[in-house]
Amino acid sequence: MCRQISYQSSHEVNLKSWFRNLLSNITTMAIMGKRYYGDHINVGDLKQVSVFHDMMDQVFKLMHQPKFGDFLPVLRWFDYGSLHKKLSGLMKRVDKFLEEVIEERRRIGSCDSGILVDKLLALQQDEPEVYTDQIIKGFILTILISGIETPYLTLEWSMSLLLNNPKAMETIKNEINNNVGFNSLVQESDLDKLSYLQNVINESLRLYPTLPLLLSREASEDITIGGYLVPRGTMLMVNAWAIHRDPVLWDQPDMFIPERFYGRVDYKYKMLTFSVGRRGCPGNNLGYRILGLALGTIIQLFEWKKIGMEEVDMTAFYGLSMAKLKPLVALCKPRANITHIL
Ligand code: HEM
Repeated sequence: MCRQISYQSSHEVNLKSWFRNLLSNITTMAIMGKRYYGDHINVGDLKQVSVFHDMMDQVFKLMHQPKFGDFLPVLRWFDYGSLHKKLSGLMKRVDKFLEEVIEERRRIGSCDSGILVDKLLALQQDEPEVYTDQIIKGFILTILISGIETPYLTLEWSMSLLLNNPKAMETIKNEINNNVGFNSLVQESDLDKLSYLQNVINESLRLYPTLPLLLSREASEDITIGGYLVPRGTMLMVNAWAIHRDPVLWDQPDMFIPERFYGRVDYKYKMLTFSVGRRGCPGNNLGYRILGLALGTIIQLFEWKKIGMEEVDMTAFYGLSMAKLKPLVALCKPRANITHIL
């Protein structure tokens, strides 16, 4: 993807779709060993690719449709917004797609490929009653949904913050120049040396947690929290967004100040972007690496500017996840002394 834009001079890039396609490719490479966006698509896969694009568009669209029945259960009787009908139609298509993926990996996969579906199929040989096709399909779908959206939305928020704060962008660029140089791309092993980049990522995750209310819970028994009785069966939501902007916990909570994270470890207890506990995000470490490598690479290779004089609009659209209302488009120019390494 970087190679594609490195051939052009200064031009506009829709970073929202760029980040979404990147995260889709990373995730599907890990799960099924193939990409569904960009140049490296086999002609034989074109039909499957178009099904995948259409299916994922629908999955994310329906995920964000308000589910009023969750708050007022009586509405479920009327299938308000025909959500149930749409979801069951979509799930039939998703199921068919995932069955084809599993069959394909059964034909061509191998257990030492490092591909997730191959690993699961190998486990199925040993414990068929545990690793049924149904379980494997559920597993793939969970990773597809969780592994794509939250990181790509975070990348979009981070780049928007950096475009509005060019000094921070410059600091990252200098940090990469000094620690990585001009002869290789940022590698996973470089990330520990790029502390300012990590601070920017943390500050973006604090200001714009992509699941602002995490995933809702239900009290499994009567419990008292902070002096309030929460009866069994109550739906509970944690407002991570409000905790991240609480002036008791953070100085100038609404300001973008990446330096606040220098030498601090206590923020780990105040930030809930990945949630905590048994149902906390299992992709936490991978997420940090993806964010570091993606941001580091595009800042290393290109000069980025916002379009026009106005600040990038940071208005959010609140669904289950928090996306930017207006997709981020920015001006991109390849850096002359570096694109030779692509
Ligand atoms: C910026 C990146 C990411 C953010 C901000 C993020 C955030 C979250 C949050 C808030 C939850 C809900 C946890 C809860 O309510 O307790 C979650 C769940 C989950 N995430 Fe992530 N995530 C990210 C990246 C990833 C990646 C890269 C993967 C895997 C490839 C992943 C896989 C999952 C899975 C499987 C769950 C469901 C866990 C469960 O229900 O037990 N996430 N994530």
